[in-house]
Amino acid sequence: MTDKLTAAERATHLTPLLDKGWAPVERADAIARTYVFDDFVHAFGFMTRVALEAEKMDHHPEWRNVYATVEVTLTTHDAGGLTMKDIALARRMEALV
Ligand SMILES: C[C@H](O)[C@H](O)[C@H]1CNC2=NC(N)=NC(=O)C2=N1
Repeated sequence: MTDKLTAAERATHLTPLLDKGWAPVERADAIARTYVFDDFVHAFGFMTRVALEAEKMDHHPEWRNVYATVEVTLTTHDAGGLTMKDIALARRMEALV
C-alpha cells in the first residue's frame, strides 16, 4: 500500500478520480482537488468527517480551508510520492462529500 504507484497502477486507479476532479500535482508527486461547499459549516463538517476517517486510516491530507472552500493535496510522505493510501483516502473523501 505504501509503494509508489507504477504507471499501470496509475492508469487503473487514478483515472476514475481524475474524472471526479482530482488532478496530479507533479511538484510533489501528489494529487489535489478543491471542494466548494455552500458555506463554512458544510466545509468544516466535511473536514470533520474526513479527519475521523483519516485518523482511522493513519493517512492524513494536506488541506487548506477558506470559508466554504477546502483545498486538498494527497501524497504519502513516507514513500515520497503517490501510493494506494492516497487513492484510498481520495475515494473515502468522494464518499463523504
Ligand atoms: C507514524 C505514522 O504512521 C506516519 O507518520 C503516517 C501518518 N500519516 C501520514 N499521512 C500521509 N499523508 N503520509 C504519510 O506518510 C503518513 N505517515
